[in-house]
Amino acid sequence: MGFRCGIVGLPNVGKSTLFNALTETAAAQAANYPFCTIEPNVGNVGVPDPRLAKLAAIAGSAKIIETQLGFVDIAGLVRGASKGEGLGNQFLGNIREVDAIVHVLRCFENDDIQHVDNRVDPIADAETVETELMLSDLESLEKRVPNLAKKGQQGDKEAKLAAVVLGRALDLLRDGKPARLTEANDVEERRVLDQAQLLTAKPVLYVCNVNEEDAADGNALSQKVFDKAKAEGAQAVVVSAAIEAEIATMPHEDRGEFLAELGLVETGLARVIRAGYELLHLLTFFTVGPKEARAWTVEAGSKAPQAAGAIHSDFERGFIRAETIAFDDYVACNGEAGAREAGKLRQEGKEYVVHDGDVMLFRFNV
Ligand SMILES: Nc1ncnc2c1ncn2[C@@H]1O[C@H](COP(=O)(O)OP(=O)(O)OP(=O)(O)O)[C@@H](O)[C@H]1O
Ligand SMILES: [Mg+2]
Repeated sequence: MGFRCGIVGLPNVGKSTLFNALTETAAAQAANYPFCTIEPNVGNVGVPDPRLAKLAAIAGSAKIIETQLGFVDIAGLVRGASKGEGLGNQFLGNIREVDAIVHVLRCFENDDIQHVDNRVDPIADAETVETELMLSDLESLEKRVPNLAKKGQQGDKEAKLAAVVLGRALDLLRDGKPARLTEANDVEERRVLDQAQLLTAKPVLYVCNVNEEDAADGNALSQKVFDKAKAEGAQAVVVSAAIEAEIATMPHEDRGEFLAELGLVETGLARVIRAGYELLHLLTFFTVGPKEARAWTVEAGSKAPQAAGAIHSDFERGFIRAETIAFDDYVACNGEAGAREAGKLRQEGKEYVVHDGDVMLFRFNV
């Protein structure tokens, strides 16, 4: 599948530190100077899901396998990036390839860590980055829309529609607004926008990178980011990347106590991963057996054969039906046999739209 979140922001704000914590590695070089990262670092991260342990306990599964979400640690953007400043074109190209943006904002004071603009102001930082993304989209659409319109006049219907829809995005961008606010009246129009690969059409999660002492409750700076996110209908989370990176190197059994000392119930990373998952409109279904309890990812709205295809293309090609039990029913009936007896095991066909938490067994024939 490979859904990917790009970690984006100004230089030296903690992107690689966050990436290392997420991937529990030191794969990305994190250091106290701007433009430490040039080539993107790519890693897959298990999506924590407490339902897996419950399913495994009931079915006596030997192993738990989480579903994966990709993260890409991208180089820092600076003012002028859309004009090629600081290898801007290359970095913007890296952002174009991801499905969603995790925008890291520096919300910590620390005189030892250099800020490219010599000030700590997450709202201004966010605007700097967003402006570059908007300028890049603006420039691209100013070339594309007239070309599409011309083709439309020559009778190309697809181009005609694209010119109309992308024309709306262009108007927004000229107004200083992101393409994500573009209206789509139907599926066709939505597809035009999805395929246009606009940077500012991608969903955004703001990550407020705070000091250790603010990891639990945030601070005045992160509050400003939350207000901004709320106004935009976007999500935000508070994380101390430095602390998370430290936790990620600790043995699992020691982490709970350390988190409790910081006043945290779970790692900030768990929240980042979950929020990233929601951002992409993904949902989870399960396969459960004695060998393993496993979570899988599909896009919301996917039908049963597509879910089968997430496991193996043969399952999709030869799809017959999916024996399906809702997670709550599976737990309430203490497993498959009980669910079957209680009439909670449903035989679902090709048109079944998968629900989050479905426990599925695919019948197929190839
Ligand atoms: N919450 C935090 N508190 C204090 N220091 C932090 C925090 N998060 C990151 N740092 C420090 O900030 C510095 C820059 O971090 P990092 O290399 O992760 O930034 P980056 O955004 O990846 O930078 P670049 O764009 O140059 O690749 C490092 O010295 C790191 O330890
Ligand atoms: Mg970096």
